[in-house]
Amino acid sequence: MLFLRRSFSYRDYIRNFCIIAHIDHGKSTLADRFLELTGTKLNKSQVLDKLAVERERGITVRAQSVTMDYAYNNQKYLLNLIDTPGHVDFSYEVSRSLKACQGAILLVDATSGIQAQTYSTYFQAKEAGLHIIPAINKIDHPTAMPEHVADQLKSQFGLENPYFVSAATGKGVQLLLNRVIDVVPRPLGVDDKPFRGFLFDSWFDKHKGVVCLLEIVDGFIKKGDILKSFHTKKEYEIEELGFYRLELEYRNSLEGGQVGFVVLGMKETSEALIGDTFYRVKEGPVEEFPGFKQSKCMVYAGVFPEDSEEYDELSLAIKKYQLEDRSLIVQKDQSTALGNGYRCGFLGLLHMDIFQERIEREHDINMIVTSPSVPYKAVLKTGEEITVENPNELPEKFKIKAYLEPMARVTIFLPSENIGDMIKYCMKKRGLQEEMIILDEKSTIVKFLMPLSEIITDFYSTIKSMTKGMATLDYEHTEYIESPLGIMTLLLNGEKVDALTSMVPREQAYDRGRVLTEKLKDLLPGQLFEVAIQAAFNGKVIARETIKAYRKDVTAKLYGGDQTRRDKLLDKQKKGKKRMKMIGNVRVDSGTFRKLLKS
Ligand SMILES: Nc1nc2c(ncn2[C@@H]2O[C@H](COP(=O)(O)OP(=O)(O)OP(=O)(O)O)[C@@H](O)[C@H]2O)c(=O)[nH]1
Repeated sequence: MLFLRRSFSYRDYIRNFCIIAHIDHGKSTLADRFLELTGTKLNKSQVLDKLAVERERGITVRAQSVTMDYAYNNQKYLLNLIDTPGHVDFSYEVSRSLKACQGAILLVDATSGIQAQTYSTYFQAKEAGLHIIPAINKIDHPTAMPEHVADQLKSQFGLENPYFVSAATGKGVQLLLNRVIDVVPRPLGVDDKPFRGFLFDSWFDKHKGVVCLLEIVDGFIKKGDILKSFHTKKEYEIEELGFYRLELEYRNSLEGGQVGFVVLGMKETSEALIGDTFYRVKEGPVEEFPGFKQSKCMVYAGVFPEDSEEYDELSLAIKKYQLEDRSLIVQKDQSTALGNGYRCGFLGLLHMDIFQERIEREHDINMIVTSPSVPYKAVLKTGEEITVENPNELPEKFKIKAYLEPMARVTIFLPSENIGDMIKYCMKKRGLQEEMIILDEKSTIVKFLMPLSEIITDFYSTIKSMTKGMATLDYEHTEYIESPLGIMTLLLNGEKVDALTSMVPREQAYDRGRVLTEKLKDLLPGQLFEVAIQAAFNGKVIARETIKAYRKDVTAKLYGGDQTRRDKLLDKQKKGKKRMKMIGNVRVDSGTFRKLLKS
């Protein structure tokens, strides 16, 4: 048996590749064409985009890789199209997906040319050592400029002879797939070494639990083998394995170079660490695959039910969601203003939006999500460094020596005519310009090092409107640096509104304090007493607004007569009261927070 395995290697006829592209350049459409061409396609459109949220937004969030058969030059090949998530929130997963490939198709839209994400994914793929095949898509489109984009590819990346394709009509797609076989190297690894597998994706299946996608780098595995995770040290028996061809295709074994699914009886996706190394227990540990990291949450927010009576339902919904989402971090939280809830950690803003939309849609619960914040760090006078996930939990000010904040390297593509305004705006957002690349006479790419907290606000929508929708953005997380931050608190008649505490750079404190107090004055419902709204920075009041006392009698209009209407109105008011919270002696309804946090 061993001799047979040595004399013939499956990996000669396997190609593991991915498509990298800027959002909307046609990655899913091209993948669809490949599925069609190889007879893999089911009767669904864009099957690689799975979540409803993804479909609605037209973006790919989760990697979903697929195995296809393809006959070329009288030889049968096994093609593994490794799909990469298209958003920076999942950049670690992208880097692991790339590690499972030897080649990448760099797909660029012929109507818009190289964009921010084209730029960043190209360098990521190059760094991963992949063979890159340039392809220009949408050549059927009336405004396509394929030659111009070809010039860009040559001048920016030194890539020549791109493939001209239309994923929509199928033109050129077969030639492109043939090229993948011709130039993408066979998978690395050694057949007759002990098994070593690379976990690069997983998902949760209602019936099977966690399904892992593994690349069999060395050796082979079969059903019943006992595997061990390098990083969690947990052992599992292989219950089922096989190829993922949009449906599970069961096999008895997976051979070297193949990519397939493995069901290991894991109960929660958090056990399936992306980038983990697996080996067979009886053969003992193998060398781990380098570059393993635990994915880190870069955005934190409080999550509360709008109606405090829905707390139990919210808890259940979050628990259920967590089974499927390995990256979400959840801790119990309590706020005087918003009651019982949770403090959640997300990979980024998109991840947070997906969470919110799914909970609200699938469980019909209205939530209040507090303003997102990044994980700052505080260096204590003792030298200890702590991560600040919730600014309300910081130690007293006198114990803190300095604050650190996470930075991001931002790549912005934009029309050259907007470059002056863009630089001014990025500097206002505390950005440091690092590089400027002139793409052609019309477009430019600029790179800035910028605090992450500045990007997770309205940064993207502002640069979009500044450039009539032309700018595109990509960023990666980088290091922490020391920063002059402080704590901003909001007070209602002297009582702290904990849901609104935030970390703010000193230079922005006055502006933010003023805006917050003014907004809150507009939004607060009528009060029976005079209310002072104050913003304090590091304990010192820096802005103040006052609401005059006002008495509201909802039934005043209904003189005498109509008892039913009167009852109805009082009933409505009673329900409204349930949603009212008291902060000191001030009535605040949850709608106020919702509006304030949204604005
Ligand atoms: N005219 C034309 N339109 C295309 C072509 N390929 C894709 N499109 C359209 O371009 C839009 C984006 O295509 P997708 O395949 O969803 O783009 P994507 O790159 O997968 O986007 P993400 O999932 O966000 O990464 C869709 O409206 C497609 O119908 C093409 O060859 N020609």
